Amino acid sequence: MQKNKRMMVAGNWKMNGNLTMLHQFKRSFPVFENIDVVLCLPSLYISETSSANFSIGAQDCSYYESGAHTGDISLTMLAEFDCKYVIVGHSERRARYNESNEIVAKKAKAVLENGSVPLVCVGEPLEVRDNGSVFDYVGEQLDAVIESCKGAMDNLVIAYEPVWAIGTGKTATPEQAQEVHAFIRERLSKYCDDSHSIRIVYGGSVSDKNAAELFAQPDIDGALVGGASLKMDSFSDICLAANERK
Ligand SMILES: O=C(CO)COP(=O)(O)O
Repeated sequence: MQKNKRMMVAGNWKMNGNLTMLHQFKRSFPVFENIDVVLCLPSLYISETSSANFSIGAQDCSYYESGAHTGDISLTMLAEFDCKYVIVGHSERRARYNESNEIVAKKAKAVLENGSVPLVCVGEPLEVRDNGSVFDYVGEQLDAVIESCKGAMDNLVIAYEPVWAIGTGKTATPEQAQEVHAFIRERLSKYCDDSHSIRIVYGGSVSDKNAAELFAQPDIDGALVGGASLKMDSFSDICLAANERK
C-alpha cells in the first residue's frame, strides 16, 4: 500500500554525545525535505539546541505537571525549549527503572495532552521471541497505551524496538519487522479511524546499510536510531534512505 504520511527518522543519543558533537550537528546536518528528522538528546542539551534542519526530542518525561519529583522533567519545561517529541517506554527505562505498561501509558497520555508527540516504544526480549509469544507481549504493551490514549491517537508514533536487536548489531530482518508492524497497525485500527496515518517506526541496530530495505516494507514508516545517530554521516545516510522512499 502507498504510504500516505511523512516518514520519520529519530535519533536517540541515549547518554552519549557532548557539546562539540551537538554543535557539529547544528552547523552541518543536511536538510531532508520529505521526512521528519528528530534528535532525542540528553535533557541537558535540549536547551542548547535549535535547528531548522531537525526537531528536538527528549528521551523521557514525567507525567506529573510539577511538584516534588526530584530529577524529573515536566512536559511544560520541555515545551519551553520547543521540544515537541518525547520517547516514552524505551526498553532500557522499562528494564532499569521498572517502568510498567501503566506508567508508559500515563506518560504517552500526558505527552498527547500537552500537544506533543510521544514516540512510544514497544518490543519483546529474546526469550519471548524464542517462545513464540511476540504478539501477546507486544499486544499487551500496546493495549495499555491504546486504553489511555483512545480517541486522541492522531499524534502518536509507535516505535517497534525488539530488545534483542538493540545495540547488538543483530537487526530484525525486514520480514520480521514488517510482520510485527502489520500486527501493531491492525491492533490500532480497532481504536482509530485511520491507523494508516499513525507512524510505526522500527528501532534496533538500524544502520546506513540496512535502512533502505527496512523502509521498503509497507508498514515501516521510519526508524528510531541509537548508535548510528551519533555519527552525522551514518545518521544522514539513514535519513537520505527515508527521504528517497516513495
Ligand atoms: O534503542 C535504540 C533506539 O532507541 C536502538 O539502538 P541501536 O540503534 O544502537 O540498536
